[in-house]
Amino acid sequence: MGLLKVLKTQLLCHLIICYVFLVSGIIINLLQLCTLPLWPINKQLARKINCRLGYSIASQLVALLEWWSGTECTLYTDPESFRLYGKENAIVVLNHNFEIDFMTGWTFCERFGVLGSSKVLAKKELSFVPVIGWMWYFLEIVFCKRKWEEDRNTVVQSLRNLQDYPEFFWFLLHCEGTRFTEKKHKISMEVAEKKGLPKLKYHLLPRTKGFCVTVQNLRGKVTAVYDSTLNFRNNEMPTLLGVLNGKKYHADLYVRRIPLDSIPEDESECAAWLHKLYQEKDEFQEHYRQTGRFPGPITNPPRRLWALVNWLFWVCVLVYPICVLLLQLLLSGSTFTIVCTFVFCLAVSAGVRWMIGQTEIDKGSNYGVKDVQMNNN
Ligand SMILES: CC/C=C\C/C=C\C/C=C\C/C=C\C/C=C\C/C=C\CCC(=O)SCCNC(=O)CCNC(=O)[C@H](O)C(C)(C)COP(=O)(O)OP(=O)(O)OC[C@H]1O[C@@H](n2cnc3c(N)ncnc32)[C@H](O)[C@@H]1OP(=O)(O)O
Ligand SMILES: CCCCCCCC/C=C\CCCCCCCC(=O)OC[C@@H](O)COP(=O)(O)O
Repeated sequence: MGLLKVLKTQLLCHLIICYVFLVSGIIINLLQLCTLPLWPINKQLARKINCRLGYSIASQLVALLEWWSGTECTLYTDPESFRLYGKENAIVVLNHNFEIDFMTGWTFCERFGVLGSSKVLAKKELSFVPVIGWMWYFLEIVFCKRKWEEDRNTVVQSLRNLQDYPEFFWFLLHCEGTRFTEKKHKISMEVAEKKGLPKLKYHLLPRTKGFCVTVQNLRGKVTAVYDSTLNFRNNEMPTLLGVLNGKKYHADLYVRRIPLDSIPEDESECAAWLHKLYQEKDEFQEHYRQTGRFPGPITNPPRRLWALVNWLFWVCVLVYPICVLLLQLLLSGSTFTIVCTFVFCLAVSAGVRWMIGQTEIDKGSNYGVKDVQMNNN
């Protein structure tokens, strides 16, 4: 057991995992590209194929979390709602505090069978991230520049396109718009004060436009909002590098199913509804801080084997050829070729490190800091 723990911290293992992710990801991106001619002929088939291809990429990160790091995911929700998860379209409203909340979200998607079709309102910058950003293009992910005047039309159009989506999907909204930092929290609470809204302790003030427009445009297609509040045990702040090193975390997710019909249609009422929801979420976080758990019964959805099987498949397909290639290179005796290969590997490692950097809060955007300063000027 101890040996396995040490093995998981070894650079060579990380290089192999990243190599498999990158190469399989690029192969899948190319396969997704091949589905382009199918879109005008049979759009629904093209979408279904892309869901399966997307699954093959996203589930590798799920496998890393579930099987490599052994992270546990506990769900607090009522059994009646539980029965509907994965069997309807839903809008998921989730707090945005953690570097791996996207992986945790994906893990719950996997457990309820909606991983390939899961959607998010994501910042535009993520569409340029190799593998994941490119995959998202084919999964009809909705991107925003976080500048409402520029986003309005594209976001509405992308949401409308989902009206005839052929698979059940969860549409994720981080209404805070950016990850929690002390600085962003302080500024957003100044905004709350100016607007006469109650202060939040654990959340940034939610941005309401994206939520209202999503509810408006997915009405009739989506049946519920899943109000989801995530936390990690022992005040842990998990990181992707921690997961890669095999560190085990314990995620707790509290989900309340709210029928979409109960959400006001009028925009200002809808915005007020969301502000109230975040005040409730804040209370749930306070409850967690005080008691170490969320309210409600625990129902643990089991991890499924598919993510692991998919990962092992790619490991088997890709590790042998790279070993043969490296051996042939070493045996070739050409210093130039060996140096070039070494430099190439270094460049690729730097690229993967940059991708991991996209998940790091320290390297996050100035959104929620800059705009207020500009508004104040
Ligand atoms: C059973 C299991 C259940 C659940 C399982 C959990 C999850 C699984 C589900 C799905 C998984 C799917 C995918 C997961 C994979 C990957 C996800 C990864 C990450 C991507 C996430 C992101 O990229 S987050 C960033 C992008 N997204 C968003 O920003 C969304 C939220 N934002 C909005 O909705 C915005 O409204 C907007 C982006 C549409 C537009 O933003 P903009 O800033 O231009 O305009 P706004 O009008 O909203 O803002 C101006 C108003 O805000 C006030 N203001 C100013 N400064 C601040 C401040 N600092 N804080 C708060 N408010 C501020 C300002 O005064 C304006 O007020 P008005 O009154 O005039 O509106
Ligand atoms: C199988 C294991 C492979 C290991 C190698 C992994 C390489 C990295 C993979 C993917 C990196 C890109 C993931 C993108 C998802 C990040 C989501 C996110 O949290 O974005 C932040 C955004 O909401 C708000 O940004 P800011 O807080 O405003 O800034």
